[in-house]
Amino acid sequence: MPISSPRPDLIDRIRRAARQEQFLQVVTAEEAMRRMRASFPFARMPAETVTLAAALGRVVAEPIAAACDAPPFDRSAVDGFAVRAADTVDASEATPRRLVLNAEVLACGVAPAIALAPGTATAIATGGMIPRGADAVVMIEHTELDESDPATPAILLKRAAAPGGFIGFAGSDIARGEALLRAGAVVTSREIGMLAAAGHAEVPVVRRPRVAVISTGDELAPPGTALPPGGVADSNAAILAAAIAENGGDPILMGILRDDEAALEAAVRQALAHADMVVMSGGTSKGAGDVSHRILSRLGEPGILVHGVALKPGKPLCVASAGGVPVIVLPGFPTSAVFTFHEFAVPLLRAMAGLPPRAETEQAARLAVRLPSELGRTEYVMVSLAEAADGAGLIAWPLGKGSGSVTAFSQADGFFAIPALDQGAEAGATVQVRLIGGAARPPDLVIIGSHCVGLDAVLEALAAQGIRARTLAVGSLGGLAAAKRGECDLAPAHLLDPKSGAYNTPFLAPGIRLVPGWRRLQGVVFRPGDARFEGLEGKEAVRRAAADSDCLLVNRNAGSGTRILLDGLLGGAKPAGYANQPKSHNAVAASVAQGRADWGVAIETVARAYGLGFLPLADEVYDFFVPEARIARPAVAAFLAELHAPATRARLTAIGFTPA
Ligand SMILES: Nc1nc2c(c(=O)[nH]1)N[C@H]1C(S)=C(S)[C@@H](COP(=O)(O)OP(=O)(O)OC[C@H]3O[C@@H](n4cnc5c(N)ncnc54)[C@H](O)[C@@H]3O)O[C@H]1N2
Ligand code: MOO
Repeated sequence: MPISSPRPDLIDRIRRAARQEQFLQVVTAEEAMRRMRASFPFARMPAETVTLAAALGRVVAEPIAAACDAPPFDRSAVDGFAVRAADTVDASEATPRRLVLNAEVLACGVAPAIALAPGTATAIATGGMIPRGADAVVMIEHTELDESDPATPAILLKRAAAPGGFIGFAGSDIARGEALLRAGAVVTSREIGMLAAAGHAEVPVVRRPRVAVISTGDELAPPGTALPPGGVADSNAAILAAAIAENGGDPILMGILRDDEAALEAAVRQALAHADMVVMSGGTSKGAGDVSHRILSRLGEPGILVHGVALKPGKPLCVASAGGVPVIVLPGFPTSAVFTFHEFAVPLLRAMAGLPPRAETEQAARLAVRLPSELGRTEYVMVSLAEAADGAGLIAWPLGKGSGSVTAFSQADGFFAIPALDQGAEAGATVQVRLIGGAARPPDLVIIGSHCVGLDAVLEALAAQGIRARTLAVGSLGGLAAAKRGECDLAPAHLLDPKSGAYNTPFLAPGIRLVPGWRRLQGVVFRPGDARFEGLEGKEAVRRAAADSDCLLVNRNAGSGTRILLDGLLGGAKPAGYANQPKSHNAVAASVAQGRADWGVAIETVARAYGLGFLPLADEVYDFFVPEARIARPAVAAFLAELHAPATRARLTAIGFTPA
């Protein structure tokens, strides 16, 4: 439909977008970091004192010496008798030494009153204070009570004691004044124990940098609230707050702000009054970017340091210094936001928190597929790692979800860079993958192909056995190709061969086996009550809808089993909407449910989940291609066992599938 009278705010937005070009002065990531280092001290915050109970995870601000000795006095390490070693020199089984017992028992916490005279011994407990005159302790089991003279109870000692034997001397663990913790140490339960033993009830720690978090965007709603049409859950604030805490900061959630310059400026000023750093997300790019740009130039000198970095994700990053306080505006796209936060904000945050730079681990891997890349921007590609079947190390599978993904950063094992001057990376190229989260290890089971909720039911059972699976939804044909290259353990597929009408078997190749999975019902989905579909038989509905130019289809991507089915039914026709080709059953259902399309083909379970009408078309077979080279792997064997287990079959049946 043509726009007959564009709204003034739309015109304004287009004008602003053009102006925005003047603001975005893209620099390299290195230059951006150099400017940040020149403007911010990258130094730890001042110290504050906290109690031991509040010290966990904090960074020690200054060297801490032991305030007292540990142990605080010479003490016995065993239950027995304090003696003079010289009195025991000749003691043996044959010639035991008789030592007269002193009239006190040195339990823990008892201060000795009687000095130990030659020829005597004092009963002492483990932890008891060594009396004056004693220089060794003998264990009770190496003595015998001698009550031959009831007036003077004594012990018979059958072996010699070495001077210092079984005595823990004062300060032997920590001596008063000895360095206990150095500045920069992170306080764990172990440090807390030492501090308590060495006489400290409190500890000077680096004050946590307070980081205000602001999300901007008219479309945003707090997580968990019902989303209006066009609404998006504010996930950036949640992930950023947690990442701030993980990196030593104290997040202050300022909430969601609408795209309103005055309100946004007021919020940023309020944040600056309390915070040591301000992190915003959204509204940095074309059209809206000049709003934050204008605000940031008014907040104090020197103002904007960087606006635009030659990075993907992360191009519209904006960094300003409001009178020395860092204000970092991250792109709104979730992957871009969290990636730029880790690259640019985290180094500064950790320095302010007194934490060392994050340890970075790299691992070489072979890129599974060819990737084109935009010239002029360093592109960071989020990847999953899998072990190659041929034992040739790791394979990197791009997640392929783009900057708008909320899961790419969370699900990736790491990322690698395609340099700004390269137009892409070739399949098979060796790439250096920087691991996210430090100790990522490849999953036990790599599943690449078509996704199905039934698969989740099997994987849940595997997870209960501690087997971690990674699934990459690339479609049936993509999975089959990966299986042929030996790059996955399982390739779930529902490939219909239009000639024979058979599923999957016609696609078998040497070195690949087919393990039957389950059947699922495919059908036409439509909004309930739509008279164009209600009551029709599936194939008839397809015929009528395809002939109605007002009835908009949402198709599926080429290579998907559903697409092959639909193309077969359409017999070469390309009804209205045919070019709209999302990649999942869910996207088809969402499109119909939200009225962007009127019909599509999806599986019954998904139709039900979206409250849609459903007209059965075909029983679709969902099986697993398994490379023979991988079939003996324990995780694959466990998967196959679980697949056929009665409990799994019952679960699959309950959610609407028919196990093979
Ligand atoms: N014509 C052009 N358009 C875009 C360009 C460009 O150069 N020319 N750059 C693209 C790039 S690169 C990025 S990155 C994004 C960044 O856009 P903004 O920073 O202005 O972000 P928004 O438009 O506000 O939002 C983008 C996207 O992210 C969602 N979003 C925003 N905030 C949140 C949040 N707190 N939690 C979850 N999701 C959020 C928002 O709903 C949008 O979907 O611009 C490209 N466009
Ligand atoms: O540079 Mo933007 O951050 O990718 O999509």
